[in-house]
Amino acid sequence: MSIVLEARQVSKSFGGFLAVKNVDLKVHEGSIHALIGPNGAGKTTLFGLLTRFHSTTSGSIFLKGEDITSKGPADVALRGLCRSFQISSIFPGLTLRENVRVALQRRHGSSHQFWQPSRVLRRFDDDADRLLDRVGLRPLADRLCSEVSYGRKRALEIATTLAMEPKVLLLDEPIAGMAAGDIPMIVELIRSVAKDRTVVMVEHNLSVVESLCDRVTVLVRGELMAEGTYSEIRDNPAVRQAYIGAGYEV
Ligand SMILES: Nc1ncnc2c1ncn2[C@@H]1O[C@H](COP(=O)(O)OP(=O)(O)OP(=O)(O)O)[C@@H](O)[C@H]1O
Repeated sequence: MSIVLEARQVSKSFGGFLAVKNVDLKVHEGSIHALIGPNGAGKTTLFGLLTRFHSTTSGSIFLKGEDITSKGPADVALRGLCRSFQISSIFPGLTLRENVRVALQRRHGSSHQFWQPSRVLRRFDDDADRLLDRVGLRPLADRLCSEVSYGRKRALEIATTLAMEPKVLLLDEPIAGMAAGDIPMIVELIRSVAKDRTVVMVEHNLSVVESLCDRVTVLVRGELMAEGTYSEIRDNPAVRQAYIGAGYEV
């Protein structure tokens, strides 16, 4: 299996504090790869480095073999590496369809053209409906985003990210804060969108990681502690100790 995304010895320092230290990461094409670790381990920072929202202090990032270390987030998104935009970038006063339409306009470089006649904007509606269908939200297309459940907002967030046509999709804690009843819906959605792309996810819920992920990378205090299948990771004494030491049940 080929490597689609790779970090080589990446580090990130915030004002002298090393949040990520010399981390190596290889993500196989077509896999679902989890980044796990106790709070403050550097998972979100590593995500920011991979997607170029953070500059690296040292080390290199490669996407499909191309060095993207000096590229910006918009550039790598156009190359197919996209992170979910989080609910904060969803517009509560717009309908679900309009939210996806804005994301499609962003993809096509016309999101700032608010002055366009609505009939021109509507050309995106068919694509928006297809994406809503993909995440099970098509029946709610005309509902205001503010009116739907948190779980559905997270599904919408995935739809708006799919609008960027990612080949590698990075999801930051996709089930965080979600009601238990909504979790199976998002788990199935991630499994489904991963059929034709690579997914990298930061996730605290280890049973979700176990059921979804082919590979797991464990970060502890900014450093790579272990990498392997979920069962290899689960049985690794150093990983268990790091989690127990941080107050987790394993
Ligand atoms: N912009 C920043 N400025 C200063 N320190 C930061 C910044 N971002 C993160 N850190 C620090 O870097 C360390 C790693 O943070 P990060 O958010 O990457 O961890 P995490 O593994 O994602 O944690 P969590 O699971 O709690 O979200 C933490 O000690 C955090 O306080």
